[in-house]
Amino acid sequence: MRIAIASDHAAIELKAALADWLRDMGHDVTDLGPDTAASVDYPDYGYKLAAALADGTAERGIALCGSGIGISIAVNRHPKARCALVAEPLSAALAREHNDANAIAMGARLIGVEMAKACVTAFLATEFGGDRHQRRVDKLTTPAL
Ligand SMILES: O=C(CO)[C@H](O)[C@H](O)[C@H](O)COP(=O)(O)O
Repeated sequence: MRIAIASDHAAIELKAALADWLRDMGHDVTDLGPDTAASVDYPDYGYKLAAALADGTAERGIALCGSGIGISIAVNRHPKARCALVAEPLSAALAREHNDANAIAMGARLIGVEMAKACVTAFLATEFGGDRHQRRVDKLTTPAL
């Protein structure tokens, strides 16, 4: 699967670990940065991830920052992004099954590598359920706000 991954400085180690692990499993991983631990701003990388999802570079996205909160907000600013902040695998699976999420966000200062891998595994393995969930997702893509 084509997977894009992006973070801020707080999550570069988790980003590298997940990118290596996903590549070892045969996925086509695009690392959108950053490449160093120098302090950066999570919106810049969240927007890159959303753009990669929107233009088809990636089928799925993984967004990481210290808490996962800031970068999830950034990714979700794009109308074609549905990014779920998760900290355990059931939420990652439900984000796919019910919400057709195309990205998950996680907090590198809150969860460990093995929990993050479990979340990614659930996220990648779960199909969208459609049916009543499609109606609700449609309302997200054409919001009545
Ligand atoms: O966006 C966040 C909080 O909602 C992330 O945790 C960031 O990684 C964090 O704010 C970065 O903080 P720092 O003190 O600049 O390392």
